[in-house]
Amino acid sequence: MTPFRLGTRGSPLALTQARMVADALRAAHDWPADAIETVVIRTTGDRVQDRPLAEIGGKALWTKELDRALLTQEVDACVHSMKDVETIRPAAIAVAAMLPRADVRDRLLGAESIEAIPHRAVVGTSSPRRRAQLLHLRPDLRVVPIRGNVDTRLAKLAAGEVDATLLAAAGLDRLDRPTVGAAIPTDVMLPAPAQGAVGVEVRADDAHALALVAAIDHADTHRCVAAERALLAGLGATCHSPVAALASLAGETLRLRASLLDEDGADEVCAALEGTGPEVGTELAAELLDRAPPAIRQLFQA
Ligand SMILES: NCc1[nH]cc(CCC(=O)O)c1CC(=O)O
Repeated sequence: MTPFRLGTRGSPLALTQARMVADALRAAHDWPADAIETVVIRTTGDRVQDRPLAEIGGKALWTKELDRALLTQEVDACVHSMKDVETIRPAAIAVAAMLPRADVRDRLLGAESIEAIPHRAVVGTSSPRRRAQLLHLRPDLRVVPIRGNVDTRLAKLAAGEVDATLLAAAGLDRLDRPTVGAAIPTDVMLPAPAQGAVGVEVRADDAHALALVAAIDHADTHRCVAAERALLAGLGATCHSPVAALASLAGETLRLRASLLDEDGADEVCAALEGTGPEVGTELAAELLDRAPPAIRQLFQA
């Protein structure tokens, strides 16, 4: 049997997530170890490490090369952090599965809590959302861009380049650092849409791959992330837009919470809405844009 080829980026986190997907596929189909071949694809985002992502082109940096490998049939499926996948995807590509979502929270490194960060301290983050949320809570802080993988960032913190930084708990946990940093409750800091979710994409016309991968889909995660992504689409959000959102399920009811901020966190609009599917995201986006002051609305393209 020819192996099923799984495309992934080459960062330690990406490789771990690809291994999780490969393990799930092997378990679901009772496949031997060599039934899956992992193909590492280098992306622009991996090459350019010295500038903020938003500046060099945003989310497509992580997906463009993987999309090409998928569409040219170099691989049969691609593994992504759903947080890094653009809102609008090529019609020829479909999300076939999501793994069960990990811890959705951000973790703060360098202080026990956001209140405990020293006055006027320097916090490293290149995320417009984290920057705006931090400044909203602590206008005294100085936020500076920081990039690189988890190890690089921990080294910059240890070297005193920054006093504190924020990282996704999901990434730290998957890289076996479950004790690093303090988790920020979601009612203090709502995470990025799709944070903690790993997705697997296939060619939309490849019914065979679609069926194989759909066998590992975690339906609740998929529903929640689809609603969060519908919100982003409704907002016309880009990688520059400070937006936070989190969906949760209570039985069949899907509850979506979201927040939009301006770049410096001076203004924030929050809202929540319940429903059953991705239309909740579309409706909540309209409500938020309607209520947003001009300083926030101008950051969205809708
Ligand atoms: N933007 C980079 C990125 N993409 C996914 C994760 C972590 C894993 C996840 O959220 O699923 C991270 C690192 C971070 O934000 O700290």
